[in-house]
Amino acid sequence: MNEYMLNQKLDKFMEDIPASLFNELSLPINFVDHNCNILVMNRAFVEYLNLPLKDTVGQNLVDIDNTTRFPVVLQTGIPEIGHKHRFKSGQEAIVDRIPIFDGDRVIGGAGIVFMDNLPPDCIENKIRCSIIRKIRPDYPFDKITDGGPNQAKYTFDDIISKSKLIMHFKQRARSFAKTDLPVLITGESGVGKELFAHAIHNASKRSDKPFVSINCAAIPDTLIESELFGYEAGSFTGASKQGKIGKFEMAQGGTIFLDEIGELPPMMQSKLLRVLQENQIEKIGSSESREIDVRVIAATNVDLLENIENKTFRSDLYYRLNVLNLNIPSLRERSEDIPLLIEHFKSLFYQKNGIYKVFSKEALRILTAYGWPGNVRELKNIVYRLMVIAEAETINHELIPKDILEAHFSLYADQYDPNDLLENRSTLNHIMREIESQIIEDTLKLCDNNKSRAADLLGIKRMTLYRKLKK
Ligand SMILES: Nc1ncnc2c1ncn2[C@@H]1O[C@H](COP(=O)(O)OP(=O)(O)OP(=O)(O)O)[C@@H](O)[C@H]1O
Repeated sequence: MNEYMLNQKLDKFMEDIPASLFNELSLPINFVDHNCNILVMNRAFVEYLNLPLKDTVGQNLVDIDNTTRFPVVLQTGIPEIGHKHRFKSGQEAIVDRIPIFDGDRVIGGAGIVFMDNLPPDCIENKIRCSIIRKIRPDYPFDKITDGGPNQAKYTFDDIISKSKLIMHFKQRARSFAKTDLPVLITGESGVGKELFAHAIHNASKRSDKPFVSINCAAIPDTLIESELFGYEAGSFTGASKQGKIGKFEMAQGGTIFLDEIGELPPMMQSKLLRVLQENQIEKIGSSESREIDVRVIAATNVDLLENIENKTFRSDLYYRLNVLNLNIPSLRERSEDIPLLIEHFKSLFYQKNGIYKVFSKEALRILTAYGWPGNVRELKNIVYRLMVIAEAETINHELIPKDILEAHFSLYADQYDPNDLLENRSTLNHIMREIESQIIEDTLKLCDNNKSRAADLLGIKRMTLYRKLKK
C-alpha cells in the first residue's frame, strides 16, 4: 500500500473524530501518521509541552518531543497503555500510545497524556478510555502485572521486534499458551528465551497463579534437589528447622521455568523425569508423595541432541520436555530489529534515569552491522553503557567498544578489493585535489591572500604552495 493510500485510510479514521473537539479538551491528545508526523496536536498538548509554536501539524513528533516512544510503537504495532513517561522537560505523566491499524498494517497512532494525580473517575479519564476503546475495542483494561517475586513480569507486548521471524514465534507461542503441554525454548544466550517463558505463562489460563523460575546452572549440584523439591524439617545436618518448600511446590497451579536445563546433573535428570511422568514430588526426608499441577517450560542454549549423543543428557527427558518447541533466532538473523531495540533501550534508559542521548548515524550503522554474539542482552548492555559514558548528547562511534569497532573495520578490510581502488583511483585523486585546493583557498582568504603567511600556516614551503596554485 502506498503512502497516499495509507494517509487516506487514516483520514477516514480521523473523519469519525471531529478535530474541533480535540482543541476544546483539557486532555492532551495527539495523532500521528505512520511516519510519526503530527496530524493533530490539541491545544492542551501544546500547552503541556510548553511549546512556543501553535501550529504543530505536519511536524515530526520526534522533533518536538524527542523522548517519545512513538517510533517504537509504530514499528512494533504494540500499544503502550498506562505507561509512566518522563518528558525531556522532566515532567512526568501517564501516557497512552495506541497504534491504529488498517488490517495488519500500522497506519498511525494516537497519543494521550494523563496526569497521574487525577482521580480515575474524572472526565479526562473517561475521554481517555473512550478513545482507547474506539481504537482498540479488545484492550483488556484489567490486565497489568506488577511482577512480584513469583509472578511473570513480561507479556508478548514486551517482546520488541518487527522481524517476521519473531512475529511467527510469538504467534506460535500464543497458541502454545492455550495448552498445558511442556515447552522447550532453545536459542543462543540472550535471545529472549526467558521473556518468551514469561509471556507464555501470562497468556495462559495459569496467569493468576505463580510463575517460578530456577536457573539450573546457577545452583550447586548438591543443592539442586532441595531447591526443586524442598526438604522436611531436620532432614539433614544444617537443614532449617522449618524445612523448605521447593520450587515445584511454590509453582503449584502455575508454571515452573527451568532455565539452562542442559546443565542439570544426571541424577537430577532422572528425578525430574519421574516428576514429569507422575506429576508427584517427594521432599527430601519424606516418604510421602504430593500431587503437583505445574506446567513446565524449559530453556537451553546448548545443543541437547549433541548432549544426548555424548550421553550427558537423557533422551527420555528430552522428549518429555520437547513436546512443543520454540527455537528463537539470534539477533544477527534479524538485524532489522537492532535499530528498533536500540531505540527501545535508549528510551527505557531515559525513563529510568533521565539521561537522554541520540546515536550518530555512523554509530547506528556500526551497531547494526555488528554480529552480536551475546544477542539482545549484549546490545542492551552496550546501549546502557554508551548512555552512561557519553558526555555529549550525541553518541559518536568513537565511544563504541574496541572489539565492536574492530569487527566492523575488519569487515571492511574483508570487503576491500585493491582492484576497486585502482579503478577508483582517478576519482579519488580528483577528490583529494579538490579538498586540497579548498583548504588552500580558505587559508589564503584567512591571510588576506598573503602567500608566505598561508604557506607558514599550512606548514609547507612557499614554492610548494606556488606549485600547487599553478595546478
Ligand atoms: N525482543 C526483545 N525485546 C526487548 N527486550 C529483550 C528482547 N529480547 C531479549 N530482551 C532483553 O534481553 C535480555 C536477555 O533476555 P533473556 O534473559 O530473555 O534471554 P535468554 O535467551 O533467556 O538468555 P540466557 O540463555 O542467557 O538465559 C533481557 O534483559 C531481556 O529483557
